[in-house]
Amino acid sequence: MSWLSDVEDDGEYSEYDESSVRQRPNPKGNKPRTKTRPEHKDSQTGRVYAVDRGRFSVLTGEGTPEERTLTATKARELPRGSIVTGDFVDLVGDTTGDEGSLARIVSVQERSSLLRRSADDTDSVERIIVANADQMLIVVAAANPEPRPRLVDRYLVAAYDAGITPILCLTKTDLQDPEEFLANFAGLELRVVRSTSLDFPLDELRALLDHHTTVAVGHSGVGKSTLVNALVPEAKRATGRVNDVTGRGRHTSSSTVSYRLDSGWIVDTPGVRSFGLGHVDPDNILRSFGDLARIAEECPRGCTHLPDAPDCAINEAAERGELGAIGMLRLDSLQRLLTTLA
Ligand SMILES: Nc1nc2c(ncn2[C@@H]2O[C@H](COP(=O)(O)OP(=O)(O)OP(=O)(O)O)[C@@H](O)[C@H]2O)c(=O)[nH]1
Ligand SMILES: [Zn+2]
Repeated sequence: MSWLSDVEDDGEYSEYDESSVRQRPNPKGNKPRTKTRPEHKDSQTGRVYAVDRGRFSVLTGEGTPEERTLTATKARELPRGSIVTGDFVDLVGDTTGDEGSLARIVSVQERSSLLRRSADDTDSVERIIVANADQMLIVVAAANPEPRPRLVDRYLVAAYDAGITPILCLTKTDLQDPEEFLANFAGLELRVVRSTSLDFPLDELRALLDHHTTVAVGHSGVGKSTLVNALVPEAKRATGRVNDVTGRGRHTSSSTVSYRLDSGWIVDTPGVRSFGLGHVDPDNILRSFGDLARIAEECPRGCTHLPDAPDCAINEAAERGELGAIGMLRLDSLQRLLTTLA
């Protein structure tokens, strides 16, 4: 079975549930909670940059003289799994960040985006990979391992569904010219970066990542860690293993972590091996193809926009030759992505 169907549970939470998180007694915390409870006074805001077995690493006072990192637990009233890497949270308790101190996350702020996956395509239960990312760096090797367009399609679908701008990064271009592979994506408004570890395009990448929160995704062995290390040397991610040595159920060393760039953040997702799309709404894919979405307004209700869809306005425009060469490539990409979901 390919890694794509490798169903993996979220080890982050499964082995560390509420019962094992001992909360300190809180005399003020016994009031019944309502949905519109007042905001905690004196709470601090922070960014969750790593999650490990019920412990959250949080950066607070970002960019100010008070900037510091904290370790925090989740307040009991927040549901399990409700805080993910990239979240902005409100903290109370010991927010000094001193050795051994523990703060408590009492609420999660509204998210600007959510990158999700389901365990497989038939599973509508979603798991959140990262919150508040606005870009996705899709890392694919030009060779070793061989690039697979269908896999990139899956990442694109997830990005478009989440409203995150995809960027395609082709690594190992010293081994193979990627142009033939890239022809698969010719119709997309997709920024492409070509990279080799012999000569990293660091300036180009930094310019693209500046002022953004970018989630990096890619199949094991494509050189994603090598790339993240080059961008963030202190990341010190383990490199050199093409095979996954982390056994099922042991994901603590492979959790999603955000790294700070000069300006902006890159989120590495080593634990994400499967990318089920069971939760994705096809309308979100169409929305990412603005030109075709406008034509689709004339489609019959419930139109699939696939080649066999009766009276599909996009297909009819294509038949009348109104889409042009690029439009035809885009229609082909759209239909391929929609087929991924069908
Ligand atoms: N020839 C060549 N090899 C590369 C390049 N980038 C990375 N590699 C090699 O590819 C192998 C895998 O690189 P990693 O950075 O560990 O790949 P990864 O995607 O992080 O894989 P995991 O650690 O399994 O998640 C290593 O042996 C790297 O030295 C490149 O641009 N060219
Ligand atoms: Zn249609």
